[in-house]
Amino acid sequence: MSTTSQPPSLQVEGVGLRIGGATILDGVDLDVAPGAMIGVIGPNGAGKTTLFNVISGIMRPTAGSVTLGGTDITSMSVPARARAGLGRTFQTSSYFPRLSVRENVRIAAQVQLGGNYTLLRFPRRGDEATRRAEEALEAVGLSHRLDTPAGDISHGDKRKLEIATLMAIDTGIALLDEPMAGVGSGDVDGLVARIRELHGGGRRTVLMVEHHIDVLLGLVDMVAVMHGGSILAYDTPEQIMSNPVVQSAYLGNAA
Ligand SMILES: Nc1ncnc2c1ncn2[C@@H]1O[C@H](COP(=O)(O)OP(=O)(O)OP(=O)(O)O)[C@@H](O)[C@H]1O
Repeated sequence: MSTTSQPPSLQVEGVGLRIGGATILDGVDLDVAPGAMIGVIGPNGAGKTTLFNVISGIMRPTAGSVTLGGTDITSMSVPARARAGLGRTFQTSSYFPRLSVRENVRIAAQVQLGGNYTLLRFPRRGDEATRRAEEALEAVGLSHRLDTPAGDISHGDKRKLEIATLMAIDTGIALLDEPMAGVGSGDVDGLVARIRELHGGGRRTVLMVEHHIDVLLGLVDMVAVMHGGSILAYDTPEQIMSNPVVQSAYLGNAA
């Protein structure tokens, strides 16, 4: 599967977030090259999901800026960021449980293609949104579940469904928040393959929060380690593994 344009770079510069007197993010800098795959790790409460919320526009930072593909998106709305090619998944699976697997992906594609959330009961075969949905679902190995209600598929398949949704829309940059959370060990290899497929060897820029450190280190180009709302280290997996500060702050007592 391919995107229609080059993947964007992402620059997070001096991002801070204070809520009710508490500092949630503090001076976060992150420079992500176009087409890179980046892992974000850190202990519970380090600020990983909050950083994704700031990048995807769900939360507005109280300091600093976010630049996507050279455009300052700090004040851009969530829908505008989605139209700019920013897609994300959440820690908890998000889908319409009573719609079929195909319909879930098709609706996302349809909305991004300029349509609305109306779902005709018998969609015309071969329309663009359906074509994209079926192609993406084939890429993640869910062709045999097209007509199954999304609420009835396994947890691992729901994660694949989310990845298919990002593939079916023109996502230039994808944020995956714990894509392997709650997934059985038997499903991990399959999900890793799907994430590689989404990344497409650099056709998309991918950022991923993940607590499965061993799996993540084998996937990504660079790792950002967060601690107490700041970036403690940002380096290659090899350097991160041998960084004594990271070891003592996080890896030594990782879950
Ligand atoms: N809206 C909010 N209001 C107040 N505090 C918040 C808010 N959102 C997050 N926090 C706090 O900010 C800190 C960072 O939370 P965040 O969810 O970003 O951490 P995380 O690194 O993603 O953790 P986990 O690995 O457990 O998902 C936590 O202490 C959390 O309680």
